[in-house]
Amino acid sequence: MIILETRNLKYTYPDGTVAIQDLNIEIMKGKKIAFVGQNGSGKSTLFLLLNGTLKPSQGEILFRGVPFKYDSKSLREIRKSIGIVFQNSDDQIFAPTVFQDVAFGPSNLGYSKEKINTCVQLALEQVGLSRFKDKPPHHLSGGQKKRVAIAGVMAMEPEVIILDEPLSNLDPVSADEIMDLINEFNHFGSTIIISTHDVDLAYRWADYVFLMSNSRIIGQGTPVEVFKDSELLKKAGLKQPTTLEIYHEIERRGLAYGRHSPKTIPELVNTLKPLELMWVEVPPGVKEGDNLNLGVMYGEYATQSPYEAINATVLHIHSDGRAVVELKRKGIKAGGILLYDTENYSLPEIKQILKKGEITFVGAMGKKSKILAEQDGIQLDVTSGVIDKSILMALCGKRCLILTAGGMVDHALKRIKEYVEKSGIEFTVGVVNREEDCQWLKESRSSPETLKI
Ligand SMILES: Nc1ncnc2c1ncn2[C@@H]1O[C@H](COP(=O)(O)OP(=O)(O)OP(=O)(O)O)[C@@H](O)[C@H]1O
Repeated sequence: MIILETRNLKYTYPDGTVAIQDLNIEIMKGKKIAFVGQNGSGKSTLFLLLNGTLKPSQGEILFRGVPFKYDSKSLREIRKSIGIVFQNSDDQIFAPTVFQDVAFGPSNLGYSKEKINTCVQLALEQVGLSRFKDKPPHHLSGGQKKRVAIAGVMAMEPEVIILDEPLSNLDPVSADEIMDLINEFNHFGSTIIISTHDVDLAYRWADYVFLMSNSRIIGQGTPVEVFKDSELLKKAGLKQPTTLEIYHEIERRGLAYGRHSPKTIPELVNTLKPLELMWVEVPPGVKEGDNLNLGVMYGEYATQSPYEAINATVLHIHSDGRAVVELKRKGIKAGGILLYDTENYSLPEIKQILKKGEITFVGAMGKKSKILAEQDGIQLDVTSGVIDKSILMALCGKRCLILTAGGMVDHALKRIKEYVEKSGIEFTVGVVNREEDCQWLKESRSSPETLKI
């Protein structure tokens, strides 16, 4: 239901300043409405028009569908139904005591003494000022004066409460208290209209926002609709609410999950993708959206399994060439490297090892071993850089067999052992046909993953 409406409203001050023009708005009952605009955009003038303090130069205002009339009886009715709290409480508070000040409105409405007493006491209770009722209002703090002004309006039990810059000059705690109070009135059915240049407040609080600029309404809608339109905000000389600004940056960098317009800090935090992010150097030519392979992680860097293959999607490339990437982890099981001393060569034994050991990668080091393999038809996957390639294959989960002889066996074993110790990545390693090396395996590894041969 529309409770307040203006049609072609215009107001010109006696000095010729046009403060309101072409103003057509509809305000729905029970809603929280914010008029947002720069200094001098016309908010206060509009509010004075909306409670009948000023009379339009042109156009009309309707309350519950009935046009305002400006005789004193009609004006009293309007002010009873539509209360206004001025920006500066000193403009509103003038009686010798808090009680008398709050009683001013109800007395003007011609209420009986008992009714005045009841509604003033109730209003003072609601704003938490009962104990100050006999104090002179000018001895109160700014926040307390604001409460007195609100109580004065409350005491008339208006359907609509208009508050011009309700939080100006208030410290953050007092501001929160005033907003709690306002929200309580709204909860019990009052329509609340505020003016503010605080975009953050309007964005998180209002049900509906009117954007004012140069005496006109230049935009209106839900806070999300109004505040996402940065061009419109620029026109009104305003900036985006901080939470929305941070969110758009998060979204631009590809870090937002789903589509949101967070209004509070917890909502903002919830928009972050549940992802693992990392800054990495990217080679030239890599684009946002590309996939990179970052290798294998283990130890403190592996979060889900002892070894993880890390792929990454590039989300955002910074101007310095570094990029934010989203990690995609894949748990891998390290394989193993078996060495076979070809001094004690036996083809049936090798065939059995290849089969039962589930060997998928075979290499040979040294001329003798290569010749043996060739003669007996053992297919070699690698014949140079055998140790390093085997380590890589073991890291990828493969089981490798290296055929080599004599001192080369010890050399290979030492290299692999060093790698295992330095890297912290444990994979099975040993000489299959030499007893003492298997012994070394048992001693040096806490939980050896032995090949079942
Ligand atoms: N009594 C007056 N006589 C002449 N011009 C006035 C008077 N009061 C306000 N104005 C002018 O009317 C225009 C709108 O002023 P208004 O106070 O309504 O703006 P506002 O949006 O409430 O500003 P603020 O955010 O600073 O309170 C401004 O140009 C202002 O200078």
